[in-house]
Amino acid sequence: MIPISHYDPMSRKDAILTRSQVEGMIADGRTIFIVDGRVIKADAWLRYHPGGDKAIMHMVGRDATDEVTAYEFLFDQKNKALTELRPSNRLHSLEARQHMLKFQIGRIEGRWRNFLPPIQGGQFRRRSQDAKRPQNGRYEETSSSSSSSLSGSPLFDAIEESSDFGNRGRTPALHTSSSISSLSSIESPVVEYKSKLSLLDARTQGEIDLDLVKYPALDPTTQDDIVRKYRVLHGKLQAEGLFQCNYTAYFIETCRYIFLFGTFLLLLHHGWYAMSGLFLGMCWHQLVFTVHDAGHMGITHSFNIDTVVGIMIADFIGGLSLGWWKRNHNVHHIVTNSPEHDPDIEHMPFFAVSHRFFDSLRSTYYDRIMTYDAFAKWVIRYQHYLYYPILLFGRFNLYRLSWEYLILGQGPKQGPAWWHRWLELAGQVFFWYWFGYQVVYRSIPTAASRWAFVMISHMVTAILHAQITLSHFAMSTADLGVNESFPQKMLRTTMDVDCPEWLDFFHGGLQFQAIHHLFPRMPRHNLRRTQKLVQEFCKDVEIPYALYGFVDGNKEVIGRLADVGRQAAILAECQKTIAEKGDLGHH
Ligand code: HEM
Repeated sequence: MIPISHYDPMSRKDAILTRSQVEGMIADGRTIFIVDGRVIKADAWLRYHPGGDKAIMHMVGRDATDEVTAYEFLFDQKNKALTELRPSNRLHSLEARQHMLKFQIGRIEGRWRNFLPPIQGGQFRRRSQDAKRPQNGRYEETSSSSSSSLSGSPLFDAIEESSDFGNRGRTPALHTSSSISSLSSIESPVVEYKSKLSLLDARTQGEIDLDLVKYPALDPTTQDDIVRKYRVLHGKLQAEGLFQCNYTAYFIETCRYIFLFGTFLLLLHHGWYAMSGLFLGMCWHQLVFTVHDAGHMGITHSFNIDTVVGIMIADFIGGLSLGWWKRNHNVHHIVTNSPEHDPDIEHMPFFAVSHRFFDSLRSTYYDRIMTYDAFAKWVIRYQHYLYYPILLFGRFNLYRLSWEYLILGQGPKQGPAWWHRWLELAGQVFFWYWFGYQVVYRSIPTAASRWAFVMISHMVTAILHAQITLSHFAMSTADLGVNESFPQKMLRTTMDVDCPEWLDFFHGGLQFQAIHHLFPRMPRHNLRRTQKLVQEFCKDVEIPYALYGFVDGNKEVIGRLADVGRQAAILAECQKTIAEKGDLGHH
């Protein structure tokens, strides 16, 4: 007799879902992504997620395996060889990964072809009636999709596969500026200027074309090979212990922090206010690197311990919000250098790293239009001259963003990160008490020396802002679409800075941004050792590895800003002339 358990239908979580079924659910507003062949529906979890809702929203319809998982090799002691490759708990803790399984609603078969997520403009077809509950481990197809009677069937999926009929959104194609196209109704006197304007559109396509030539092809075989080798590399790094924290290195960092902070206090005590501000600024500059590590859970890899370390430094000592930074930074790591989605390159009206910002793009991170208004039109023309002066005020802007985040409660209010906001608010009170009241108000006697102290301490940290922008501002902002693999995208949009080893402390790990983007949880003191392995990987998969000296990197950034500034000037000139000559034409 067959045991009764053998009659049980396959668990609902193991039901095989087709691509069109997943599409239908996303069209109905569900938050669905794929991890390790499992279909995860995260609707109920979105507002509790410690990584922020936007990080998940950029993964909807996509295979998020490489973004949410890290890999490790098992080491066969007997044969002294690397054996099985399996997911590790480095990126999401074991508990988080187990928690994720609670949201599993099915599985997929074979290779997943990514959709463009709704937040990025992807369009999804609704199914007129959704599939029934699974029977025998497979959802029954009962009705047609609203757009095709074959939808949901294997045949339909096959047609989609060959025709790329799936979800439509903005594909890597010529991007036509609304402001430019609206001018096309104006006639002949302005033909010359219109041809100049069309050059701007050609540049967008030009950047995409250049990337398509410089980087490996986007076909599944090539990209799958890159992903496979990237996972193997990840496993090798794990096996070599490169994800283990180097606590001795942190001890040395701590000595440096104590020296800088102690010198600041000493000079303050002796009335050398300007010099004292300089040392406080240098101390903040250095401390931020440890906040960056902690924010990535790259020190102890414990979510709670690293978060507390980060909040203590960022909020209590620096007056900035770790929560704001994490929310911002997690998105930056997922949609690096995308003008519409990456907050790290969205600095309108002060900087535009692509002429696409002239279109008054909508930021999905800030949920607002980044208006290319009269002020922006003027500033962007001179942005290469204004770059360093504006960076001097960067830290003041960080206060604004931190308070906005904490006061408006933009972080998760429930779930594992519910307490962060309260600890951060306590940190803000503490900071303004010791810095604002005790140091600036009580210890410094005159308004002039207070002003000098505050300005110097804050402006010194401009170096950090230059270091942050350096890795991305000069790199590609082109969107190569959903078929590009995670490692290729990271290496295409990020560059490293070459510096002697003794200067590593000064750059705080930010000089290895490309490596950091590939392995965000890797402790910064191991990045240099990893560089060689990444270079070998790049050579193997034929992805160019961008490496510049600090000065050359700065020149690249200034060159890019000047280039976009020139385009802004051309656009302004054309618009003016078209308006004048167009008017004349009418009269
Ligand atoms: C239902 C699905 C998910 C669950 C249950 C989940 C759960 C968690 C949990 C519990 C943490 C805290 C750290 C830990 O304990 O490991 C976390 C952090 C994080 N998650 Fe997720 N997650 C999910 C999906 C995603 C997705 C799709 C992404 C996008 C790539 C993502 C990105 C992150 C990031 C970047 C962090 C770090 C947060 C920080 O330290 O600020 N997660 N997640």
